[in-house]
Amino acid sequence: MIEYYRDLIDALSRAPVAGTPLAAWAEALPAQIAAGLSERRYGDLPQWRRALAQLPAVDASEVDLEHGVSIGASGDCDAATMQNIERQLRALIPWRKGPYQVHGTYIDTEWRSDWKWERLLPHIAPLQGRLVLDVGCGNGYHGWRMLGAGARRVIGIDPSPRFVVQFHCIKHFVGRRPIDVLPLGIEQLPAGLEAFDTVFSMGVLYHRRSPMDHLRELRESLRPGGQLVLETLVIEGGLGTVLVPEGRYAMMNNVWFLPSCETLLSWLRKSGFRNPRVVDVCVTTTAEQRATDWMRFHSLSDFLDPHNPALTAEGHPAPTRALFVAEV
Ligand SMILES: Nc1ncnc2c1ncn2[C@@H]1O[C@H](C[S@+](CC[C@H]([NH3+])C(=O)[O-])CC(=O)[O-])[C@@H](O)[C@H]1O
Repeated sequence: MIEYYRDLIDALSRAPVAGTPLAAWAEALPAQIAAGLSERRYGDLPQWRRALAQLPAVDASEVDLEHGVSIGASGDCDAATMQNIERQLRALIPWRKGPYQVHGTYIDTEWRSDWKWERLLPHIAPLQGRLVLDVGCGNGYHGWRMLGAGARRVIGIDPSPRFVVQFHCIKHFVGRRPIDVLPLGIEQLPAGLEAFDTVFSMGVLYHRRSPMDHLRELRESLRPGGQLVLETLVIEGGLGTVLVPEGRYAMMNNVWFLPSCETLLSWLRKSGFRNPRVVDVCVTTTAEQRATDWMRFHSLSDFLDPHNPALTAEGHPAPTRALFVAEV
């Protein structure tokens, strides 16, 4: 699928970045993309790629990335084309991040990712003209909103090939724009890029076994003066409070560190970030994360204690997410 990334690789290799770590990364990218989308590693990938290849071409139409991610409108293509669009998009179920509107098909995703976007937008440096990295971007929903907010270029990274193909399905309809989702984990990002004006890490830190290394990797990817936007699960408590669930947390078995806000602020300072601050704290509701027709597995309501929704099924505090902003 390297052909999907030609624009990005060209942009990263060209002046004024020639000779920088960003340009060196462009050379490594084809091999990284091939490994991240290897059909030998991911058995379902051929089926997802077939769905992508079978998406019909629809004449360019209105695209709104500012108020949501909405492409065209219901009735702007014939009924058979609309049915085909829905059929191919459904081949990529589960859709977790969204929602999307694509020529009359409403992808009602597990998450109302637009709510998180609305919570954070008033608190971050305006994205106009900025080069942005979104770590753990899922299918790229927030990346589209970053572009809609004026970002010069958005690079998302996520190791899940299903989400990467979902992104390409949306891009198929939006058309050529300076946004990409690469099939990579943060650990594959070259050290010391110092390239991005804004770096987002949302919903990733608690999945990392070493949160301090994650913060270092994020800091090293930012240019001096750049801004970090970090969102993660937190617990109540003061400096030093942190929960490391021994077993699962809300049915997830890859959850490591859930700090209090004070604790994470001190980790950010220790990692070299300037002026870290908490801009939002929000208990996740079953209106924001729920099973839908496009994500039919269990969701938040199944992960909570049925007798006390303030607790997870394991008896931990129920998911509360905090948003942090800091500069380097
Ligand atoms: N090593 C890794 N490197 C990068 N990404 C990873 C890694 N491991 C897992 N992921 C990816 O991180 C994402 C976490 S979801 C947040 C999505 C979006 N940011 C959101 O804020 O809605 C969690 C949530 O739902 O909160 C998934 O897409 C993983 O594939």
